[in-house]
Amino acid sequence: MSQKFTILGGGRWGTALASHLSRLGHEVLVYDKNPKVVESLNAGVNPYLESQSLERIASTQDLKEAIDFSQYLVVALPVQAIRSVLEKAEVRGKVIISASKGLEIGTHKRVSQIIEELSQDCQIFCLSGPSFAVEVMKGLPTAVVLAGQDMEQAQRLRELISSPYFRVYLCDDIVGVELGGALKNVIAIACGISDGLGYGHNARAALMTRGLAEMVRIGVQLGAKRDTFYGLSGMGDLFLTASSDLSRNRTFGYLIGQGLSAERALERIGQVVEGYHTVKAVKELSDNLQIYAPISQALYSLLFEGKPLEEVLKDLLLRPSLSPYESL
Ligand SMILES: NC(=O)C1=CN([C@@H]2O[C@H](COP(=O)(O)OP(=O)(O)OC[C@H]3O[C@@H](n4cnc5c(N)ncnc54)[C@H](O)[C@@H]3O)[C@@H](O)[C@H]2O)C=CC1
Ligand SMILES: O=C(CO)COP(=O)(O)O
Repeated sequence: MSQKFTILGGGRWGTALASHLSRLGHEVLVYDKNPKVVESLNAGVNPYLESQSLERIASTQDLKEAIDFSQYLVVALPVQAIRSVLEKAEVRGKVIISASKGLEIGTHKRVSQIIEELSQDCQIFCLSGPSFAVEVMKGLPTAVVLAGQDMEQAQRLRELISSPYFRVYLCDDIVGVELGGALKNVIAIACGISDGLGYGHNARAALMTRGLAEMVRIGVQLGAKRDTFYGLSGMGDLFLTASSDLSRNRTFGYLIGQGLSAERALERIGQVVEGYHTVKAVKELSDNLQIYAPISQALYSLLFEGKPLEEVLKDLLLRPSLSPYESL
């Protein structure tokens, strides 16, 4: 059955999801603050890849119009922008899907927690997993996971948003699914640095594996189920992001490994690099809760404390191993 969907954020992911939902026959309205994005979408031009055809997607800069448009709300904004947008909106009685991946700096909140704080009487779900926007836009096969508490509503949502090329699995562990999507970006940055330095495949595989162990340690301490991290939103998205040139997080790390400063690398990419902010939140969280997170801590000292890369690497590689936690 055709439904109306509002998408907050007309970036690459918001546009890909809007295009996917619109191809499924749903009526979609995209909200973005950038007039050029809004104009392009309304004209049926992909704002990010002009050579790629895109059906006309209704778009607006008017937040109230977007919120009033539908009962289903998809949040596809950069995580650090979500609070300021929702503070301006009156969101009540909606079914909300968070599609953003990261933690809020300062509060360390997951996206569903920010949404919960700033909305009333809403049912909140999280959509995550290995899903580059550009491939979803092309209709290439993709599998994602939809997490939430109300499994009946999740099932209804799955029926609305699935297609043979967009396979949706369900999960009742929203904490784990959100953290999987947020934390894999941090590890992808580390893998990018390793690749940028030319450290080779062995080093990247080691970082991915130890990085997954770090994600599990942090996640379990924060209330997630361990097994969730071995699914699409943990290991699945980590494989994708840490090993592909399409990833902004990996590319950010790669450029740093090649000698660029964090500021120059962010500038060069010119798109949201969620892991950069999430590193900060994870550092604070792991300090507060005394979670053993050597990779995230090393990235923090590199990105935010100005520690030279060689020293960071020496500390990481020479740190004593076989701590009781390392086998996790
Ligand atoms: N691009 C991808 O392949 C995927 C991205 N994601 C997640 O989706 C989220 C968004 O990422 P992208 O769409 O790729 O980012 P993007 O960098 O392509 O676009 C971000 C969009 O948000 C808009 N925006 C920023 N601040 C705003 C504000 N205050 N009010 C209104 N609009 C605002 C910008 O104008 C821009 O159009 C991130 O959390 C990312 O991790 C998740 C899965 C796949
Ligand atoms: O989350 C993503 C794919 O699942 C996108 O990753 P990047 O933000 O690193 O490009």
